[in-house]
Amino acid sequence: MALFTVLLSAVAAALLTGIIGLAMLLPTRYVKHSPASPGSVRVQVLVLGDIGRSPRMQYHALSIAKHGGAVDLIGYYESPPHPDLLNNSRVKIHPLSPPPAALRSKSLPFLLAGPLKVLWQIWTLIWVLGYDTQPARWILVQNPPSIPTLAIALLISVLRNTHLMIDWHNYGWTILAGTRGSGHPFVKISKAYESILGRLAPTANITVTHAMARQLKEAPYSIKTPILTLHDRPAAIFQPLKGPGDRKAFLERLPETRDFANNILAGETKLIVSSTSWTPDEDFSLLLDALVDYAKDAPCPIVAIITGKGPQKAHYQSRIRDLTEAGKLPNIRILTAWLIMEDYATLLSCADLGVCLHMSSSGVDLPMKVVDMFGSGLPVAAYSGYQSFSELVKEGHNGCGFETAGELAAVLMRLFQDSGEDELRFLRQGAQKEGSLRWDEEWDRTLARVFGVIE
Ligand SMILES: Nc1nc2c(ncn2[C@@H]2O[C@H](COP(=O)(O)OP(=O)(O)O[C@H]3O[C@H](CO)[C@@H](O)[C@H](O)[C@@H]3O)[C@@H](O)[C@H]2O)c(=O)[nH]1
Repeated sequence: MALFTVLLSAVAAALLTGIIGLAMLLPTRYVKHSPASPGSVRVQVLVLGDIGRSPRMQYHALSIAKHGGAVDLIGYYESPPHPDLLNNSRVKIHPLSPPPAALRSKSLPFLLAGPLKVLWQIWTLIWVLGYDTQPARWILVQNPPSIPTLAIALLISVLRNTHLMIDWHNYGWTILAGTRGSGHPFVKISKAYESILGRLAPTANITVTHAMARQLKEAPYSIKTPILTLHDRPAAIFQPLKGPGDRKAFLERLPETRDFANNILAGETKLIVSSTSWTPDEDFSLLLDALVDYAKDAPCPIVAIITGKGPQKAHYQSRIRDLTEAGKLPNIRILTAWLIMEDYATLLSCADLGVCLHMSSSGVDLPMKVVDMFGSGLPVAAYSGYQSFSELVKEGHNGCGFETAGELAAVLMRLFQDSGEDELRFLRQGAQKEGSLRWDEEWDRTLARVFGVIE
C-alpha cells in the first residue's frame, strides 16, 4: 500500500512538473483591453515572402503605425523595404531565416526537400510569431502563400489570444494549378487546406476585389466571418510628374534611359514600362511577340523597360537576347532592371504607357503594378481576360485591354502613331483621375476602426 502511494505520488509529481513545464514553454498571451486605445494596438503583419516585394503588406504596416499602433513586420528580408518603414520607430522588422541552401537548391529530390522546407518554415514562424515578438491584438497574414502560414497563424492566434485577419490577395491553390494542372493531388490538398482554414481561422478577412469577397462566401470556402474589400490604391510615393523639367532630369540621370533621353523627351521614341515578379502567371511572350509584330511596321521606336525580380527573369532575358540577335526587334530596345523604390515610382511617371501581363490565376485578384502606374499618372495596356479586370481598368478611360499579342501590337500601333496622341493624352488624364484615390483614405475608411487604431 505504502509502495502504491509512493508510486502514485511520483506519477502525480511528474505529471504536474510536465504540465508546469509545458505551460512555461507556451507563448505569452495577449490581454484584451476593450476598447483598446490606439496606442496600445500591436499588430503582427506577416508575409511568407520578401517584405520589400510585398507592397500591400508594407502599406498596411505604415498605415497602422501612422495611427499610433505598433507593428511587428515579419517576412524575408531580400530587397530593401519601403523607405518609410526603415526609420519608423513604431515598426520593427523581424526577418525570417531562409531555409538552408541545401533545401533551396535543386540537389535534393522535391519529395524530400519540400517537406523539410515546410518544417523549417513552421519552426521559424512559430519562433517569430510566438516568442520573438510581444503578444499582439491582431495577426494580419497575407494569403498566399498559404502553406504553412495559415495553419501557424491560426495556432498562434489561439495560443496568444490574438485576433486573426487574413488578407486574401489570391488563392495559393490556383497559382499551384497554373504550374501543376488542376487535377494534381497537391492542388487538391492545397485547395482543401485553404478552404478549411479560411472557414475556421479568421476573425475577419480582407480581399483585393469585390469579386473575391463574393467568391469566399460561397463553397468551397463558405466563410461566415466578416469580409471587407480593400482595393489596392497607390501609396504616396507614386505621383504624376510635376513638370517637364523633372522628366528631363530623371531620364538623363537613370542609366537605363540616359542614352535615349533626348528622343523620348522629343516624343520621337516611346517609353513603355512593365513591372513584374517574373512568375509563371505573367506570360512575357505576349509582350515580346507584340513588339516583334510592332517592329515590322513601327510608327516610332520603343524603349521597353521591364522592372522586377523573380524566377523567370533569366529565361526571358535570354529570349530577348535571341530575338535581338536574330534582328527581329529593329528600333526596339528591351531592358530589364531592378530600381530603388523612388526610381521605380519616378520611372512610371516618366513613361508613355504601362504594360501589365498579370493573368490572374483565380480570375478575381488584381495587379498591384497597375495601381502603381495609375498613381504615377500612367495609362496602361493590360491583359484583360479575367473576371475582376474591370474593377481596376476602365477600357477607353484609363487604359486598353488585350488578350493576345496581336491585340497588344494593335494597341501600341494605334497609340504611338501621330493620330494616337489625343487618345493617349485622354487615357493619361483618366489614369491620373483613378490614381488620385489614395491608399490612406481607402485604408482609414475600411480598416482603421477594425484594428482599433482610431476611436
Ligand atoms: N522597388 C521596386 N519594386 C518593384 C520593381 N519592379 C516591381 N516592383 C514591385 O513589384 C510589384 C509587382 O509585383 P507582382 O508580383 O508582379 O504582382 P502585382 O502586380 O503586385 O500583384 C500582386 O499583388 C496583388 C495584391 O497586392 C495580388 O492581388 C496579386 O495576386 C499579386 O500577388 C510592383 O507593384 C512593385 O511594388 C522595381 O524595380 N523596384
